[in-house]
Amino acid sequence: MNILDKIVADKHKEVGLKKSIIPISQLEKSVLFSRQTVSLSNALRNSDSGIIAEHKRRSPSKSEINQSLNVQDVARGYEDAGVCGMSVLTDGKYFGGSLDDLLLARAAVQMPLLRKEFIINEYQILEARAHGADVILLIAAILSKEEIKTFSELAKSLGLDVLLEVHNEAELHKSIMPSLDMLGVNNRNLKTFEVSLETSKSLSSLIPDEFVKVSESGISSVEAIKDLKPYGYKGFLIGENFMKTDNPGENAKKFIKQLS
Ligand SMILES: O=C(O)c1ccccc1NCC(=O)[C@H](O)[C@H](O)COP(=O)(O)O
Repeated sequence: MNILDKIVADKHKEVGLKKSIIPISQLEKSVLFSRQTVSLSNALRNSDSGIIAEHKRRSPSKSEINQSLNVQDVARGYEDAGVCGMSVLTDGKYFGGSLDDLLLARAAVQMPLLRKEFIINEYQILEARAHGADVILLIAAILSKEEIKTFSELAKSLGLDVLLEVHNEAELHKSIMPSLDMLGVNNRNLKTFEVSLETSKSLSSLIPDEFVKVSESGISSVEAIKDLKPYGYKGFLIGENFMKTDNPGENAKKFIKQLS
């Protein structure tokens, strides 16, 4: 079994258990449910840098990245650096994240927040909204076309932006539909961990212009972004490169300065 299949199998067990502990009616009572969301896709359209900075403590490909930082300090640092939005990993077992991280980040900053999660059912989308997210990630590799449609339409009805992630042409063809805002090309093969920016380059011309194009993973230099921009990318999701330092916000600030 590859790592992605393992993560998804664990996610089915985890969400099944949680649903019986916190029913949807309870989630909908969150004060954050009525909060006005902010659009990441609009922020990216209007930005020169297009940076989406991630909070990532560890990962299956790199194990430890940074366990010592306070998520609110990281969030404030990223916002101060001028990023367009922040991605908050909420998976506990493989990434060391939690929904509390999302709540804490929400309390600290105003910028768009992405719930970075392996979404396999509607419950997690309501959970995202109830914990202050503005955007959800849907991963084409783990969802059917029908699921992508149902989940993205639910997200839109809740005021959330949708970032749909693909890694190859077949996933892209399966996924294109009007209820998506952003199409993200993951440069990391989630089954083998191999990373290549060529993935973003080769898929770019297949993404219709109405979607904001986002390049995800393995971006560690300003040069990489300068190289990807001519392919139409407006968003760049960066995790490890910022999080591996003691001060991710400061690192993001220097990065953005070098871009302009
Ligand atoms: O990062 C991993 O090792 C990973 C493994 C399996 C599934 C997902 C994984 N990462 C999620 C992400 O998409 C990245 O955290 C995100 O794109 C940032 O990537 P990076 O800048 O390379 O940290």
